[in-house]
Amino acid sequence: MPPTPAVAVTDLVVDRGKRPVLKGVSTAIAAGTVTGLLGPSGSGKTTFIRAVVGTQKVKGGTVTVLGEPAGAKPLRGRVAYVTQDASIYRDLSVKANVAYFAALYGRGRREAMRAVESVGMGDHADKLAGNLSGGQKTRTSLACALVIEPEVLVLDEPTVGLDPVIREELWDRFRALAEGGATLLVSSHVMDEADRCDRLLLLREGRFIADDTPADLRAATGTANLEAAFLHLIRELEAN
Ligand SMILES: Nc1ncnc2c1ncn2[C@@H]1O[C@H](COP(=O)(O)OP(=O)(O)OP(=O)(O)O)[C@@H](O)[C@H]1O
Repeated sequence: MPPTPAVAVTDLVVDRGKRPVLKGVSTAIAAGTVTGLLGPSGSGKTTFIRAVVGTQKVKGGTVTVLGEPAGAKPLRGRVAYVTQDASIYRDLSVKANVAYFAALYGRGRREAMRAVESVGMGDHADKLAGNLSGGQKTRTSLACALVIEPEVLVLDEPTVGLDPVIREELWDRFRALAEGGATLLVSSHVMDEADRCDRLLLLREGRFIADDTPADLRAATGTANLEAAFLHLIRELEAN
């Protein structure tokens, strides 16, 4: 029997503002992997992510996370969500922000400092969050999620606006977390990040047009890179 997926989505239908956004999507995300959620702006990536973390009203289908319905109480402290906009307190220092989240989940200051250092913010730990650059805010937000050592970590466009060196460091960190057994779902519209993922979900007009490994996607479309693979799939769909 195949192992139970960390996230199982079946026939998920979501309307937003009376418009269909997800039109019956299904996938199974294996534990200990990094899955990339890709698609153009407005294709429904955030909506899908919200359904996985249990903050989205759904019209149909099921979303199961670690064997529980998405958003269920037992998932508190086991699933972390980093939203597109950094969710931190501007009037607290970096360290105090992370210590606050740590305390909510029964973790101490030492764990908080470890999380701050793990995102490369050790040198800025005493700075007020309101005075940080965009990338530093994103990393602080990530530290707040990491401090709870989540089994499932969901990140909505975490590398937008970050310089290439920090992006590289973050992806190395995501990989290390997956190797430690965590399951990551990362949305992006940057194709050059797609190759970093074990598996890719390509979302277009409310449906997955691919759910495959980067290598299999390239092979199936006969293309050298993922941007070309994505375009190939779209053209194929439009031709039919
Ligand atoms: N609160 C809302 N009310 C009504 N419609 C909404 C709401 N939020 C989002 N939508 C619509 O739902 C669709 C999907 O939005 P979503 O934010 O999931 O896309 P996305 O792929 O994450 O986009 P981006 O990459 O730009 O963040 C869009 O057409 C958007 O306009």
